[in-house]
Amino acid sequence: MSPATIKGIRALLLENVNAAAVESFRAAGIDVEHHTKALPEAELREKLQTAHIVGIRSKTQLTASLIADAPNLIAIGCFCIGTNQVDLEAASAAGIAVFNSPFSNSRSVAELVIAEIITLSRQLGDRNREMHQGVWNKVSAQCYEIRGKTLGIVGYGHIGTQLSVLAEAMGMHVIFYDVLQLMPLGAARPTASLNDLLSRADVVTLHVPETPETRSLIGKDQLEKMRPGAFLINASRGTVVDIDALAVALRSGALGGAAVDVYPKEPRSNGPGFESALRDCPNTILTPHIGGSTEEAQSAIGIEVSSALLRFISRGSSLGAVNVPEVDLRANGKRIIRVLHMHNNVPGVLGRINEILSSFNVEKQICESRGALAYLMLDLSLDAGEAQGKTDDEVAGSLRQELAKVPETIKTRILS
Ligand SMILES: NC(=O)C1=CN([C@@H]2O[C@H](COP(=O)(O)OP(=O)(O)OC[C@H]3O[C@@H](n4cnc5c(N)ncnc54)[C@H](O)[C@@H]3O)[C@@H](O)[C@H]2O)C=CC1
Ligand SMILES: O=C(O)C(=O)COP(=O)(O)O
Repeated sequence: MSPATIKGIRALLLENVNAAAVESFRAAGIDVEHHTKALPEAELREKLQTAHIVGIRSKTQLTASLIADAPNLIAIGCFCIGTNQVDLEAASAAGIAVFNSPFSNSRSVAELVIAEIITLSRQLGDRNREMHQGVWNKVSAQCYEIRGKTLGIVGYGHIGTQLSVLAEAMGMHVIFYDVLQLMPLGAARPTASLNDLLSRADVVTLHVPETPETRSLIGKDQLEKMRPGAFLINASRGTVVDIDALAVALRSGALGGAAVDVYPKEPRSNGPGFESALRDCPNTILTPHIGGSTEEAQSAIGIEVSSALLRFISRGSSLGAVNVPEVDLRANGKRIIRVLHMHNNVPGVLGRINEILSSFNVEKQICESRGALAYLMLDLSLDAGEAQGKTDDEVAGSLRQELAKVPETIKTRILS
C-alpha cells in the first residue's frame, strides 16, 4: 500500500506515550498530537472528533459514549497491558480495533514486586522514613529473610509466572491460584482455592486483570483469612482490593504490611493532593502506579503498539488486536486495491458483498469473525476485470458507495 494510505491520518497520544511511538508515527507521515497527561473528558471528547488513532495508557477511560462520539476513529492503542479502561464492546460495535502490549512491562512489574517483598520483610519503608526524620531505630523484631517463606501469587499469567521464577531463585516457596488450570513453573504449586492460598502464604501478591469477577476480590473476609502478620501486595488494579478494609487490617496489626501501586481512583497528573486511607499505615509502601514504568518497558511498548497500529492503518492487518478478528493478507507485488470491511456477523453478508464484486478480479480474500463482528479483507486486481482502465480513486469511490448499501456494514476502508 502506498504512503497515500497514511496521508491525513491524525494520532492523538495521551499520558506521555513513549517517544519511540511518536517517532515511528511521524516517520510514517502521521500527524501526531502528543500530551504528557490524561485529558479531562470534555477536552478528550472534542479532540476525538478529528483523531483517527488514539494512544492511551491505563488512566484514560474510553467509554461507550466517547467512542460513539469519535466519528473518524479507526484504532485505539493501549500503550500498556490492561485494556479494562476501554469499552471493548463499544469499540467492536463501531469497528474500531484495539491493540495493547501484552507483556512488554511484565518483567518490570515482577522486579518491583521482588523489591517490595524484601522491603516489607525488612520494614525498609518505615526505617527509611525514620532516618529522614533524624531517628535512628535499629531493630530486628519482626524483620525477616525471604528465604524459605511462602509467596502466594493470585493470577498466574505473564507477570505471575515471571515473579514465580524470580522468587524461587531467591529461595521462596511459591504457591499460586488462578481460575485457569496452568502449568506450574519450577517447584511452584497451584492451590485448590483462593482461601487455601490466603491461609498458607506469608506474602500474597495480586496479578489479575480488572474484571467484574476480580472487583473487591480481596475484602474484609479474605484479609481475615490471611496469616497473622502476612503481607499483601497489589500491583494489578485498584478495584481488586477493598482499600478501607486493608487500612483497618494494617492499623490493627492483623497484617504485617502492604505494598500498593494501584488505586480505585488515581490522579490524572503528577503533583500533590493524593488521598488514601492507606496513607501513614504502618509498614505500608505506596507507589504511584509505576509497576510498568521503566525506560526498557516504555520504549518496548512504544515500538510494539505503534507498529501494530501502523500495520492496521496501512495494511488493515489486525494481528494482535484484542477485540476484532485477526486478519492479514500478504501483498503479492501486483497492482491491487485492498478492501477492508467490518460488518455484523450474520448470514448472507458475504454473498451480498461478492455480488457487488462479481465483475472485479479478486486476487485474495479472507474473512474472520469474533462474536458479533466480522472482518473481511480482500485484494482486487487493478489490471483485470471492472477495474481495468480506471484510476484507483474511481474504483475506490464506486466500491465505497456500493458497500455502504450493504445494511450490515459497520466500517469500510479502501487502501490503494
Ligand atoms: N502496576 C502496573 O503498572 C501494571 C499492572 N498490570 C496489571 O496486571 C494485570 C495482570 O497482568 P498479566 O500478568 O500480564 O495478565 P495475564 O492476562 O497474563 O494474567 C492474568 C491471570 O489472571 C488470571 N485470572 C483472571 N481472573 C482471575 C480470578 N478471578 N482469580 C484468579 N485468577 C484470575 C487469568 O486466568 C490469568 O492467568 C493486568 O491486567 C494489569 O491490570 C499490568 C502491567 C503493569
Ligand atoms: O500495563 C498496565 O496495565 C499498567 O497498569 C501500566 O499502566 P501505565 O502504562 O503505567 O499507565
